Formats: sequence, C-alpha cells, structure tokens
Amino acid sequence: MLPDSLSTQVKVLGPTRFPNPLLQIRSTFVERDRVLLPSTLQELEPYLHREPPSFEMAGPRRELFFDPSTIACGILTCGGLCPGLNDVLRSVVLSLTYAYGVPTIYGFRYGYAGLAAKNGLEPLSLTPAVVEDIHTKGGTLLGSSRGPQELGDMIETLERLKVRVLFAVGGDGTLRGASALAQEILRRGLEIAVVGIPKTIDNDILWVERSFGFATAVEEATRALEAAHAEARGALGGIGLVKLMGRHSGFITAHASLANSDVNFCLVPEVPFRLEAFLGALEARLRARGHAVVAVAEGAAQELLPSSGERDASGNLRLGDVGLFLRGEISRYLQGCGLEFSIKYIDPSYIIRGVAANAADSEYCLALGQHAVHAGMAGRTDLMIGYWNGHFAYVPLALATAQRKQIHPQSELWQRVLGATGQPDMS
Ligand SMILES: Nc1ncnc2c1ncn2[C@@H]1O[C@H](COP(=O)(O)OP(=O)(O)OP(=O)(O)O)[C@@H](O)[C@H]1O
Ligand SMILES: O=P(O)(O)OC[C@H]1O[C@](O)(CO)[C@@H](O)[C@@H]1O
Ligand SMILES: [Mg+2]
Repeated sequence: MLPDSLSTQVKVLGPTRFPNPLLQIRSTFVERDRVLLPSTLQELEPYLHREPPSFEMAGPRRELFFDPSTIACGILTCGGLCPGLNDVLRSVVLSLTYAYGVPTIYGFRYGYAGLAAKNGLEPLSLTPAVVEDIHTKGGTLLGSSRGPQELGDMIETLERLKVRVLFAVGGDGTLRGASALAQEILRRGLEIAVVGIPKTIDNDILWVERSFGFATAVEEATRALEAAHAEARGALGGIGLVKLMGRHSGFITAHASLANSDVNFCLVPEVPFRLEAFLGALEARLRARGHAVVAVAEGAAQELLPSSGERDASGNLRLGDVGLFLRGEISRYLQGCGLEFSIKYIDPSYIIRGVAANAADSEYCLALGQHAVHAGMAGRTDLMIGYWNGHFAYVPLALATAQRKQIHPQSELWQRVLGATGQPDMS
C-alpha cells in the first residue's frame, strides 16, 4: 500500500522553541499520536512483527518553531476552481489571526503567478474583515492560474515580504510545485515552511479520503442527472446523456450515479469499454425499458477519440470531447437499428464547481485550514494535510503526489456502481 522508497515522515524546519499561545485556552494537544495507514485487519497482517506505517496526526503542538506574533504568512490558490476554496482561505486567515496572533497575512493573486510577482501582481493584505463573508460565495477571492513559475522568483517574494509560512491550496500540480519550492527553500537553508492543502474536485489525491468540494460537486452533478432522467422518460426512446468532470478519475461520475440511481450506464476513465459493446447494451436497454440515462466522465473513452496532443499551461493534456463523441456514435448506431430515439445531451461543465460549498464541505474546509496553520506554526514543511482513517494527518508531499487516486474496477465502490446501474461488462 506504500511505495517502499517513500517515507511517511514529515520534514521539520528545526527544534521547537516557542510556547503555543493556545496553551492559554485549550488543554489538549497532539503529542505522539499517529494515524495508521492500514485500515483493515488484512492490511495490518504484514505488520504483525514490525510497526505498521503511520502518519503524524494533525493538530496543535504545545511548542512552536515560529513565534507567531512576529511573522508574516502567505496563502495562494492554484489550479482549477473547487467549491470551498473561499472557506479554506477564510479558515486560514481566522486561525492565523485569532488562534495564533499572526499580524501580517498576504494573499497571493492568481496562484503561483502572484507569488512570482508576475505582471506586477501585488498580494492582498488579508484580515478577518476582508474574508468575513467570502465563504458564502463560489470561486476564490485570490484568483487562480495554471502554468509554471521560476522557483527563484517565488522565493524572492517570500524573502522580500518576510513570509515564514506559505499555504498552497491546490491539486496534484500545485502540490508538486509546493514540494519543489519547499525543497529549494531547505536547500538554501531558509526558515520558511510550505504547507499544502489538497484541493481536488475530482477527489483524485492520495491519502485524502474525500476532498473538500467533492460532496458539493456531486450534489450539483445529480441535478444534471435528474434532468437527464426526466428528459429520457419524457420522450420515446429517450436518452439522457450527461458529461461530468473527471480527467483521470471518475469519482464524481460514480458517486453522482449512485446518488441518482436512475443512471443506467456509468462510464469512467478507469474502466475502458468497447464502443460496440456499449452501443449494443444501450440498444437492449432501450428495447426493454424505452429510455436510458448515461453518465460519462470527461476522461472516459479517450482511447476511442482522436487526440489533438494539445496541453494546457500546466502541461495537462487537453481531452477530446467524449460527450459529443458519444452523442454522434449513439445517433449513428440507433439510426442504423431503425429504432425511434431522442438524445438530450447535458454538459454541466463548470456549473458543478463554481458554487459555494455545502455545509459538510464548509465544515471540512474549516478544519483543513486550522490544521494547516497548526502544522506551519510547528515548523512542518513539504507536507499536506491529509484525511485518512477518519483523522487529519500530516502527509509528506512526495507521498501524496507519487500516484493519482483512481477507481479500482474491483473496488467495492465500482462493484456498487455496477449493481446500481445494472450495466453489463462492456470490456
Ligand atoms: N511537477 C511540477 N513542479 C512544479 N510545479 C508544478 C508541477 N506540476 C504543476 N505545477 C504547477 O502547479 C500549478 C497548478 O498545476 P495544475 O494546473 O496542474 O493544477 P492542479 O493544482 O493540479 O489543480 P487541478 O486539480 O485543478 O488540476 C501550476 O502553476 C503548475 O505549473
Ligand atoms: O478548464 P480548466 O479550468 O483547466 O479545468 C478543467 C479541469 O479541472 C479539473 O476539474 C481538475 O481540477 C478537471 O476535472 C477539469 O476538466
Ligand atoms: Mg491537476
């Protein structure tokens, strides 16, 4: 379950040297607690005669590396938008200010571009008043971006503004960038901590059981599926086809299909299918039941589509449009069968990620922000706040970015999807 070459041990800038101001208001602190990686007896079996792997548990420490009353901190959001970004920003600012008394907080605009001070971008000065009600809105107060920046430029800004803890909220790319930055900072012998807060609407980051914004996105996605079902039932041979986000991992499509169990075909990148098998199964479904709902993740069936080979600023491959492709193929096939049909194609696209977080995600974002602040103040660096086995934990960035979290076809999740949709094996 763990690559042998990678450690679960998080880097620390140095020995702690200042009392935590929280000592005045709380009595419990994290001392030696660790979160187990194995979560079942079977996963524990190989470790009967040696200590099982574990993460440092997240939470406030009695002693800190930084004297919070004297430092500046910075925060940025990078990569695609996700519900809850503003909640995380607000949580970090409130926690830095009220729990730790940090006097200066910079909000870097448009991700790493702002940190590199590109295009004359100046950081915002963040206070509780500035972030007061941002959690009620979607998007990110700071803006976001894709595209690489020079490590030297970013470190220069951190040095110029005397930032001692940087919080980077973003996906796999952002976390890789944060790790590269943290390592270069260590190499230069600087006392600056870099703390990642994992953001992924696709829920595809390892050691994060459920990422923030994911539940909200699934909720929004189910609205599209409900509409697709209504449209499908409202027409002779009605087919509701919905394309949902998910470049490499189909968790949104799988969970939305389970939440709206009217879906008959759930297609995800992790489970390739033969087009003929899918079209044949769709025809059978239409003949038997008169309508069908198809949910497809944007990264599914890419091997069936021509690739432009184009990449975005961050190097992510631009995908072919699987929704339009399936609409065309379904039409062609059903016309050939002489079946009466009507396809309604829905692409909710950015609608599922531009909204404010729901209550469960907001609560989760608040905790993530608080734990990130505790970690930074204690001098932890090159880490992200994970959520594993029901606990917030410190996860080294090298471990978090080593692989992508995907749906395993044998997993209980995918087996439940197969059960709920009744779709046949189309491999
Ligand atoms: N290997 C890497 N090393 C350093 N920086 C990276 C690396 N990969 C990506 N980045 C930088 O991280 C930032 C965000 O990356 P990216 O656009 O892939 O979004 P992301 O954080 O993965 O979020 P999303 O989940 O929306 O894709 C970009 O500025 C990108 O250049
Ligand atoms: O169009 P953008 O902003 O590059 O983002 C789109 C992509 O970002 C992701 O949400 C990942 O964060 C993909 O699922 C999605 O297709
Ligand atoms: Mg990414």
